[in-house]
Amino acid sequence: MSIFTKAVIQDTEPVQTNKQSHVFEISDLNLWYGEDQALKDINMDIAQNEITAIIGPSGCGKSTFIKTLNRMVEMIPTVKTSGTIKYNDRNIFDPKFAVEDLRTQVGMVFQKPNPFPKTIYENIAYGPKIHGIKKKQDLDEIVEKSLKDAAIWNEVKDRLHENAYGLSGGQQQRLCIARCLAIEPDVILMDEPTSALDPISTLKLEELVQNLKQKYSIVIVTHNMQQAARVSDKTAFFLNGELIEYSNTNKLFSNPNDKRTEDYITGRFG
Ligand SMILES: Nc1ncnc2c1ncn2[C@@H]1O[C@H](COP(=O)(O)OP(=O)(O)OP(=O)(O)O)[C@@H](O)[C@H]1O
Repeated sequence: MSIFTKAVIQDTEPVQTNKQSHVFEISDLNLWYGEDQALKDINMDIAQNEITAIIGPSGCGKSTFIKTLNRMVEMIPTVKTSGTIKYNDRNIFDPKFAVEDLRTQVGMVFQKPNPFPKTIYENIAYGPKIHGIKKKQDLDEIVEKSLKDAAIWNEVKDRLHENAYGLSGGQQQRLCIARCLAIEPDVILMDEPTSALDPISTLKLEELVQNLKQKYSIVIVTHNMQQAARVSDKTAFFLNGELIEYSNTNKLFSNPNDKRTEDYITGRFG
């Protein structure tokens, strides 16, 4: 049992085995930056314990979309939204849904690794401490478990009290994933998490992402179509703020329904 008090009530076990559970149900979502519309009538569900990839050319709204899922986009004052996003059956735009609770459940990993200028240990323990965990033994356990789950424990276990900036880029990104895991999210949003990494670190991170889906639901924005094809279960193709096509990854890449998807995946634009 979690040592965190879950602020959001989780779905009960699904009764119908062939009905897929969704963490997010997105209906008629529109988003504007001032007068400019960046997301247009998005309707899609995001499945539990799957990896959902968001692809599309630069400026099509991928980052805006995932930052809407944890309401991070609202940090920009000109942003307006309409429509609903249900997270486990609660509308995240409901004023009664505290944004801190949402972000505890829906963690995020960014394009560039962004560890705090602190030790490896402190990077992981920081979130749990803010959530009120004080006992050293509890924190030690969380630090070890999070680093193990993020597949970086063996590389850092003997240097936990060294500065995180001494790690390589790939290690820093896995540390950031461990930091995200330490507050026990339910969903992990990843905004181009490998774009700053070399090919070997990228493969390691992809392997990690695939292992994480046993416990978490993952939404990953990627510019790299091979990466989407390698790691994801479902893929959504965005163009000019619209969701053009959303289906099983194999289907989307082998037999897309829409000509625009086909043109994009075959490199005719973007
Ligand atoms: N802070 C902002 N203020 C105003 N417009 C913005 C802001 N952020 C993004 N936009 C605009 O919203 C649209 C979608 O941008 P977004 O960053 O979501 O696209 P993207 O698909 O993630 O692009 P990239 O692949 O280049 O990162 C673009 O037209 C962009 O210029």
